[in-house]
Amino acid sequence: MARRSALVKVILLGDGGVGKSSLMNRYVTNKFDSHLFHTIGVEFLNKELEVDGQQVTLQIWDTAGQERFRSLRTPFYRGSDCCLLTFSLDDGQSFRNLANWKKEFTYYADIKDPDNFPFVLLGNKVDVPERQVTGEDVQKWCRENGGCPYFETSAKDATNVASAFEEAVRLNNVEQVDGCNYYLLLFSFCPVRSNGQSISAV
Ligand SMILES: Nc1nc2c(ncn2[C@@H]2O[C@H](COP(=O)(O)OP(=O)(O)OP(=O)(O)O)[C@@H](O)[C@H]2O)c(=O)[nH]1
Ligand SMILES: [Mg+2]
Repeated sequence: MARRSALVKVILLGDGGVGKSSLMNRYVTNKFDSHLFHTIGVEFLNKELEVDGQQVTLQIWDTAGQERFRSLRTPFYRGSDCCLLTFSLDDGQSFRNLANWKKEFTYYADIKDPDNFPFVLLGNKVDVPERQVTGEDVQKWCRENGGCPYFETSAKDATNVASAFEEAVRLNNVEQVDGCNYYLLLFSFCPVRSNGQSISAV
């Protein structure tokens, strides 16, 4: 029988600067900031979806990709229902680092059977013309990693952003994502951004 969860926790992982926060903000608030500051620790936003006549809360956890924040993000991996591994199509190194991100997640989330855990791969910044990662490279990676779904996204122009998050819901056996009412819940492990500004509301 299909497992249904009223709360679906998805976590965004990937190198600093690939666009994780921008993807979350685009999906939940439909806004894009071209001068976003690096995330410190973790933040999450909730979005309520009506799925097949049932309310589902999609809880999106956005983590700091910079290495110096590793110890602040890893405690929040446990309990994730889906992991969105994110790289930037104009940054080949962020693609090559995916294996490390998967390994870090699997270890700290204590995933017993990684081959059957729902990972989704996001190649962000598809709007940028200078591309460093080919479709063949990505398809090979997906084949070698359990055939995980792949989306080329742009937080800037909203390409495929909703589809990617909705796939995370579908992988938890919740189908037919209909209308979306969202509400906002913001949590910050460290309530300051790297420029010293306080985080208030998005
Ligand atoms: N052109 C383009 N720029 C983007 C896109 N997504 C994010 N950016 C920009 O890339 C920069 C980094 O985006 P963030 O969302 O802060 O990246 P991040 O992955 O959250 O980075 P950390 O918080 O350090 O882990 C910002 O200047 C964004 O405006 C996109 O799809 N297209
Ligand atoms: Mg961020």
